[in-house]
Amino acid sequence: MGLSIGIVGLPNVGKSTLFNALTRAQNAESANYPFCTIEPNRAVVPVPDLRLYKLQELASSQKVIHATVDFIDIAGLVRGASKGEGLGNQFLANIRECDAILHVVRCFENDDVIHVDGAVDPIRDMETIDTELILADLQAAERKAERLGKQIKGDKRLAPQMDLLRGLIDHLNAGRPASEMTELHSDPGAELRRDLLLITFKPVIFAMNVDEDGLGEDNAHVRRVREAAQARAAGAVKISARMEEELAGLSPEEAAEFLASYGVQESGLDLIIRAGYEMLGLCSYFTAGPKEVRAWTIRQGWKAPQGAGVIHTDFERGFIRAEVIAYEDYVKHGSEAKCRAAGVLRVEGKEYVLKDGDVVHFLFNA
Ligand SMILES: Nc1ncnc2c1ncn2[C@@H]1O[C@H](COP(=O)(O)OP(=O)(O)OP(=O)(O)O)[C@@H](O)[C@H]1O
Ligand SMILES: [Mg+2]
Repeated sequence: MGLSIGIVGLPNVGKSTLFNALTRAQNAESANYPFCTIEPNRAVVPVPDLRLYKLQELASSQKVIHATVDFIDIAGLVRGASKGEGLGNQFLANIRECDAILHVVRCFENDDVIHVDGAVDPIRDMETIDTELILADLQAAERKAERLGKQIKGDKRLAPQMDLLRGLIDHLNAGRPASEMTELHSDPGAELRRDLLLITFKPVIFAMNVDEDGLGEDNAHVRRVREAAQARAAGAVKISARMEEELAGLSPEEAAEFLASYGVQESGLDLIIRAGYEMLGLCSYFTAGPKEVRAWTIRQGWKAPQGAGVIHTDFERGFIRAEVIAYEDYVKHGSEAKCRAAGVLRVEGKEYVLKDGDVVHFLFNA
């Protein structure tokens, strides 16, 4: 399973600048990971993880394959997008399949960059976008209610589903995101969630786009967005999209130096990816051999067979056992053979819960 993140925001807030930086990061690594097909609005970006290089060195692997995150860029949403204003509405469908939403808000002043609503005001901008996303979900919910209304005549068992749907429509009509509707988080809500792919049910990370001056101390815009994000349990990451674009063209060493000159340690892209992993409860385990060292993305709490299924469905179906070495043990002892000799290679069964950093070898029946 990969992680996919849809980028939304008003026009001219820096979405494409950020997306270009992501695309350049993608191209820089494209030799190193499998899915190189690139759609114009999709960037497949490697998840930075230095542990992979350490394992490569120890296992003398030919190559490293990172886990990846898909980013999807859409045209800026404007007020009325859900009613067909602007280009945004037709693109909203593109982000329904995403796992999380990256909401870019403008937190930089610059008279040369026009703001569609006149002045820079990230809180007002957030509300504009939220409203459009809520309206898009409302449309989806109303269409579903129409279909369900017809089906229900032949099948009364659908009544609870309809009640839930009506509740959702009222909730969205009141201007509230689907994520705040308690009933939707329950088991009976699962079907509706799967069916409608509600945008406002997805976790949100705010990317607060500042200029270079804003990277040090938080400016007033950033402080307001941080507060608002906290109040609704959303993530918030301060970035400079323009600087990320420059960074993406540099070697890792040059990039580190460049960041340090602004007093920053980690690139905005890395912060965004990490925030996404955290919000969705994801982690990685590794496979390591002479051909390749590779990171695989799973959800925290997954058991070994389910995690094996990420590599191949046969691995899940025919799962026998897993040989597991914790990353720290692998590094400490230096090789699989030495780990085995030292007794830190564990043989685990179906009930084993995979941990971040496990180096795993699966045994299975084909
Ligand atoms: N951090 C930043 N600091 C200063 N200027 C920036 C920053 N990020 C973006 N810009 C500038 O803002 C302008 C708009 O950026 P961009 O084209 O990325 O917006 P967008 O959100 O993709 O707009 P649209 O929705 O119309 O596609 C560009 O001129 C860009 O250089
Ligand atoms: Mg754009």
